[in-house]
This record gives sequence, structure tokens and C-alpha cells, in this order.
Amino acid sequence: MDQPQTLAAYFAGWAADRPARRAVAATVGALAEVAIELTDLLGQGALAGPLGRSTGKPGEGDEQKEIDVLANNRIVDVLRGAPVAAVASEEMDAPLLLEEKAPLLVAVDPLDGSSNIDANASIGTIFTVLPALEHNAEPSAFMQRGVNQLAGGFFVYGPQTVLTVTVGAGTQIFTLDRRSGTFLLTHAKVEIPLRTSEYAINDSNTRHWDDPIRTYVEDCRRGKEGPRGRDFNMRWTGSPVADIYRIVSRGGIYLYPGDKRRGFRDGRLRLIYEANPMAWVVEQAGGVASTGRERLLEVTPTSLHQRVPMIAGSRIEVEHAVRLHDGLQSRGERSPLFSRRGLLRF
Ligand SMILES: O=P(O)(O)OC[C@H]1O[C@](O)(COP(=O)(O)O)[C@@H](O)[C@@H]1O
Ligand SMILES: [Mg+2]
Ligand SMILES: [Mg+2]
Repeated sequence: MDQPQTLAAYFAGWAADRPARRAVAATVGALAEVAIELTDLLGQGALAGPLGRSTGKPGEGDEQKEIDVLANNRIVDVLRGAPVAAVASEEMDAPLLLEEKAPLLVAVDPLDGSSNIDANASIGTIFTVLPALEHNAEPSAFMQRGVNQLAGGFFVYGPQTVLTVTVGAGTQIFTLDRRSGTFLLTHAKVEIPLRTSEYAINDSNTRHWDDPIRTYVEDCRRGKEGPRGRDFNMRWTGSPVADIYRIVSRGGIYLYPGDKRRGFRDGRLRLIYEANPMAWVVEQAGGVASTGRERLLEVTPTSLHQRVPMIAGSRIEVEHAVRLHDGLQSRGERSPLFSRRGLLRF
């Protein structure tokens, strides 16, 4: 078997002699270095100390763990050596200026799913690379729509460490070869299956959902006997990176909608450094990512840590869930044409 392409070779080919692209390539390469370190650290589990211990910092429902801080600090350190003007992070209230004149901004969720660390479940690092603007230390520099991203992706630390990334030329998956310490291209231009019968949502919030989500999930639950006419399966890891990775690998739909809980009107995921990079990865793999009302990548951020509802994954399934939000599907699909013996089932 031919040796797969390395991350460095892939990015060198993509960047060629274009300085702007080379800067992006160097930045993703720097983040990959941290991912290799984190793979090693996380693999030690309890032997590496109390990584899952709370730091006691008050948050809005996302408890900060020691590993969150550690990962954040390593990312900041490493980005000091990359062409990055400023970095923003889930773990920092405000952006940190690194090198005012550098061409790029990076925003990260250093450790996604950190509540899963002591359960030995997959967790990850999410990142987005944006063009630098003026006044890069200001949060406003980061308030760019997802369509502006130059690179977006996430690492998953699980049985395998993988990098799922896009620079707008499809979505690529690199797998860490732990023997050589290099990421190798194992899945080029991945395609999310158009259809799926697997959904991912935190079902314990059912009582808080709005009607479109309630209808969507209830119809899935009713399986063959319901309006969808087929059985569905459900998966929820509590690590968005792991759920989105599964969906990129084999299809599915991920939903973290807004709900009626206090502070959850816009869901739970952070727009700039969680939802946007995952949404772009999904789109570049042929899937769809929506807030339920609009294309996720077109939402204009108004604050650095703002949340956004997210419905993402297999095209046909996401479009179905989105139609429920605009009311068309709720009228149409529930009509006799869509009943168990209906003509228009999909
Ligand atoms: O706990 P829930 O509501 O099922 O949500 C899943 C998790 O996804 C997250 O967005 C994971 O991200 P963090 O670990 O970076 O906070 C959490 O906020 C949340 O715990
Ligand atoms: Mg997160
Ligand atoms: Mg986090």
C-alpha cells in the first residue's frame, strides 16, 4: 500500500507558493503539534493527574476543568510561533494579542467534551482560522461570519486521534500515526451520506423544546408506525466533536437547538469556535448546517462567546428538520400523502 500523504505534504500542495495559504498551513500545523501532545497526555488518564478536576471558575453551565486550562495554555504558547495576530478561546474572556501585524486570527475550543474526560470517552479540540482585521485584540475582530473562515476543523482524541479539517477544498480526515508522530491523510474528500436514520440530541431536554424540534424527534421515535415510515436509531456522546465526527464518517443528524431553559434560547454551542468550524466541515463534506432558520455559516456574530442553535449532518435529514421550522413540513408531511402508506415518504 502506498504511504498516505502527510498533513504537511497535503498543506504544502494546497498552499503552493501563496503566502496567505502558507500562513494558514503553518497555523494548522502548529495546532496539530498541540494535538499530538494532548493525545499523549490524555492517554495517560489518571496517571497524568486530576485532569478532570474543576477549576472552580464560575461559568454558564460549562464547568471549567484543569485540562481545559492546560490545553488552552499550550495552544496559546504554540500559536506564538505561528503567523497569528490574536487568539480567542472558550477559556479566555477576551482575545489575546500575539503579534498585531500577523495575517490570521485563531479561535478555539481547546477541549470540547471535557466533562467526558474521566469517563474515558472521546473528546477534542475545535479551531477556526480567520483573516486578521484591524484592532485584532478587540473581540469585534473575531465577529466574522463562518463563511469567512480560512480553515476550520477539529481533532478528536479517542481510540484514534483524528483531524477533520477543511480549507474550502472538501473535508479531509487525517489520522495520527502514533509511531511516527505524524498525521496521515486517511480519508480524502469525505462525503456524508445524503440520508440517515440516526439522530443525536440530548433527549433529557424534551420538555424544554419548541414545537419544530419536538415534532421532529417525536416523529423519529414513532419509527415505522409514524409519519417517517422507518425506524430511527439515536446516539449522543455529550462531546459535539465525537458526534459530528461520527456523522462525517457515516451520516446522521446532530441537533442542539435553542430551548426554553434559562440561558438556552440559542442552544449551547458557541458560534465562533464550536459551531462554525464544525458547520463548515459538514458543508464541505456535502452535508448541511443550519440554525433551523438560516444557514449557520451566515450568522453574523454579535459577541465573542455567543451561542447558536445547530442542526447539522446528512442533507436530506437536516432539510427535513429545517422545513419543520418554517411550517411547511408540519403541514405537508402530516397530511395523508405522507401517512404510513403515503406516496412521498423520504
Ligand atoms: O451536556 P449536554 O447539554 O448534553 O451538551 C453536550 C456538551 O457539549 C458541550 O458543548 C461540550 O463543550 P465543552 O466541553 O467545550 O464545554 C458542552 O457545553 C455540553 O456539556
Ligand atoms: Mg465545546
Ligand atoms: Mg471546551
